[in-house]
Amino acid sequence: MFEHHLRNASELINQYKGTIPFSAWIKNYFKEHKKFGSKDRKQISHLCYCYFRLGKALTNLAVDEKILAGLFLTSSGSNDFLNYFKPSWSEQITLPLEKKLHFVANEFHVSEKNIIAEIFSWQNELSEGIAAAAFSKSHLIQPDVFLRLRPGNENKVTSKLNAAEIPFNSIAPNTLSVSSAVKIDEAIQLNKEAVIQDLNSQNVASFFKEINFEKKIINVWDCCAASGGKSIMFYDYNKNINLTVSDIRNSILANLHERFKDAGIAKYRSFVLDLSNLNTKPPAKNFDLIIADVPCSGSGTWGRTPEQLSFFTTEKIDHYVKLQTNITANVVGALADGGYFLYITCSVFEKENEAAVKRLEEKGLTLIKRQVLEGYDKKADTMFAALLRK
Ligand SMILES: C[S@@+](CC[C@H](N)C(=O)[O-])C[C@H]1O[C@@H](n2cnc3c(N)ncnc32)[C@H](O)[C@@H]1O
Repeated sequence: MFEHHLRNASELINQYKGTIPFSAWIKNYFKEHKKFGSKDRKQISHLCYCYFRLGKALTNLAVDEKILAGLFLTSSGSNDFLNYFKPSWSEQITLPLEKKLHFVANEFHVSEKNIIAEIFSWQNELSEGIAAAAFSKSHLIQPDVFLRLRPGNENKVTSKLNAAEIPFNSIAPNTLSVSSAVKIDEAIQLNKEAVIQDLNSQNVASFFKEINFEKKIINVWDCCAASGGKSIMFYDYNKNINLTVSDIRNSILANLHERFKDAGIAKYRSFVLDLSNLNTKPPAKNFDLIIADVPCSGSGTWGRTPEQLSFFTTEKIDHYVKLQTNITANVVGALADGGYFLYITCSVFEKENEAAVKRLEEKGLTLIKRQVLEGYDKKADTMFAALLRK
């Protein structure tokens, strides 16, 4: 059986061309190939992810060897599969990652430094302050799932998790992490009591404290709202808002309507808008706060989609920069005098982060605060946020 699984995983890796996320691709594959039982599906997809977590490192190895190297580096406990193929590696499984990298480098006569540099191979593009080696190595670890407990629900959620015997880690008074395998929606009322939101997406809330207005009700536009994660978080911080949301995708706004209903947000305006089109008119011109959580490479989140380490191409950075430049140029004109602009990405690339802030400053905005929100040492996404003012 182990041999079958390894062969199947190698075949799937060879067939996958990166056109859609691997999670969707492999789901379709298994739908079309009914012979795989649920245990097979789980094991085969795990092996594929172990391979992808190594990015462009060890590409000279045969696919099945690279899968085994990935499995060794990403596992911390005894593993029957590895025991079967590589008993001598299996004996080293509990060593710290540093030592295991050293072991693999010796085994394949390559430099340990190269392995690390080739996992995430855009080291020269990184934003200021990101520790390149630590960031690269973090892709070998599956990130956690984080919950943001909504105000007033903190005790209720922890009691429900305890009652359902779901283990969790308390990260902050309103933040928990749970394993990605947990079916959290069976234990709590998602969006009403807590939202699934990455730790650093939650940490963007630290920027809200810098926003000061004399007036009671402020006009807020979440201009790339998706299903409304940032809007719900801002609403939990300050309910005295006139909220406008927009996104280019109608389908994602349909999710937002459902989530807002669960979250108790009833009063808001929503629009489908392509803001990269310079002819698109903003819904109003007097926003006190625009939240621009722009489309980006997502390079701070590739711990969750490690196939990107192999399939992302450098030219795509420029594609996103152009999109971000157009979107921000289009929306800053809708700020009221003294209005705030909160620019957010889940990218680690300087061109999408600090360089974007520079462009906004050239448009006359004043930078109040900017920060890379590092997640690579916390099993979380790495994000970037900047608050500017007109
Ligand atoms: C990073 S996501 C936003 C996440 C969201 N703010 C949250 O907290 O859940 C970026 C969003 O921008 C939208 N988008 C992409 N291109 C766009 C465009 N040209 N105009 C407006 N929105 C766009 C995408 O559909 C996507 O939902």
